[in-house]
Amino acid sequence: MIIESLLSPLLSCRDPTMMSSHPFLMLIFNVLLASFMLLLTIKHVKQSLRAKRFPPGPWRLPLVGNLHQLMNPIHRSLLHLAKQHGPIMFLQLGSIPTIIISSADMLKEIFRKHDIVFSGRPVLYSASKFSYNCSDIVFMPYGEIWREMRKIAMTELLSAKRVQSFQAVREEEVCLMLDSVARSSGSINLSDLSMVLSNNVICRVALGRKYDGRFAGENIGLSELLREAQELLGGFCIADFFPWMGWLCKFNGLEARVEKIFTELDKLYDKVIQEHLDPRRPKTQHEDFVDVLLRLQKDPSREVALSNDSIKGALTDMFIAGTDTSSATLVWTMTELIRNPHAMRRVQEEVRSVCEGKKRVQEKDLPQLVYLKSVLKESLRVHPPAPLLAPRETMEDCKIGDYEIPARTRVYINALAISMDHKSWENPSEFRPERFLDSSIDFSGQHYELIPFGVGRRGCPGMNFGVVLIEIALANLLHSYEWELPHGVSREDLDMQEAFGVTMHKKAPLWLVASPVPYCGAGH
Ligand code: HEM
Repeated sequence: MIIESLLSPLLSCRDPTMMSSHPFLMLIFNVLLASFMLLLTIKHVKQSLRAKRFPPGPWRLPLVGNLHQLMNPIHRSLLHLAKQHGPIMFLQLGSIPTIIISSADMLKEIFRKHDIVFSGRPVLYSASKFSYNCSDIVFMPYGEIWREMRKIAMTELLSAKRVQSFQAVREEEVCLMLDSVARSSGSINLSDLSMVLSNNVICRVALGRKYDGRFAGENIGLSELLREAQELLGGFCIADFFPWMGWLCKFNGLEARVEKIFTELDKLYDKVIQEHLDPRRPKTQHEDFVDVLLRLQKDPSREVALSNDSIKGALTDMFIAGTDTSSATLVWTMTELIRNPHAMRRVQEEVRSVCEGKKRVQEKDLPQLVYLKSVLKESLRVHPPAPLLAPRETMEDCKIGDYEIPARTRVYINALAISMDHKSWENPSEFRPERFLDSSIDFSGQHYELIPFGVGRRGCPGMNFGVVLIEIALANLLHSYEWELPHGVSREDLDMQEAFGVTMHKKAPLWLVASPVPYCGAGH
């Protein structure tokens, strides 16, 4: 499949007659390309041999290296390979030397000693465009400016106080979601519903209001733009594995697609910024992210000036990193509860007894929902929404045990493989929230066996934001409704396939039937 993608730019030449009517041209082109590839392969094999001791890994082919062994979903094929080659494995992905980390012990060894060395990010084709040339937080190289951006994220945008200040937005949007459930007759597409919820919440929190329909007479709405951007970020791009072949992106249509989506998003951000700078804009109760970023931009006491590109890049981060991950988690959690009636019964009993007599669960009730929190941890363990986290790159040479890892090696941390490790988890593929009831393990990044939000200094700064949104949505869905599979679908029939992309969604949408639980109280 990946080989097909590599060749697709050549195969999909817009004018098929052009090459075939010039066989001589075609021959020269092929000979040149083959010689170039051979030279590169020889150079890379020599480099590999020169390296003293790389971690073990599967045998590689010339040119493509191990790319042909990556089947979709990639985290599953890496898990399979790690079973044969161990918790630290070397793969040559095209011309990119790559290591894969697949166990909690190995992760601990690396991050206890070399956190900074492993805190770089590679420059990837679509990501660098959407991040305004890596001026954002997710893709910015490690260094002083990233530290400043990260500080802004931690203390200004996603701090506990700021997350708390958006409580009303979350509760309103959850109510709107429950209203849509109430209005629907028959089966409900929970995948769509949860995507709308997380998009709306992030939109209001980041931009100050919803931009759900078309804007400024354009042909494409924000959610469509984000969906396209996610697809481009998660898709295979030849330039990410053969940087010298980046020019092919011009011919296979990728460059044009990225450019189109980027330009539309950029226009939207310009419009939002203009709206925020307009002195006639009505005062709001709480600052949204754009308010905060514009205020910080004007602050002369800041050591590193905040560029417009960094503001726009940070906004894209919030959408790309925050919406899909939260909505995928809500869908996987409901899917697992439907498959596990014992867990469903127990969590509903808990929510309904803690919130007895209330119409809705409120955020102040969440600390008492101990089993629901275990359900969420278990769901994030079995279905980490970013199973390979976000790619890293080593910033200098380092030694891991006897192995030598050169600078600029790409690093994938397989959170799914770590969750499925028998050394850390009993019956790891079983969905059993009870395993967390008497355990101090959580997902804050301190416990290497559970890392859905990543690890080390580049771990997710939006964890609290994401968790509270998922918990309040889940608690209310479970409090107000009984959930069943549509008529004729059995638990065993549920499609558990994972979609391929930057976030691990459930491939087939989750359709469920909801019956309201009679409300017999006077509270709200
Ligand atoms: C269930 C929800 C979420 C999950 C599972 C999740 C997961 C992740 C993961 C795995 C990473 C990469 C960490 C690493 O490299 O070690 C990450 C990074 C990041 N996330 Fe999240 N995330 C979630 C929600 C959010 C939200 C709601 C926001 C913001 C509104 C957010 C903002 C970010 C940012 C800015 C980074 C980049 C950090 C850096 O490179 O310094 N995330 N997230």
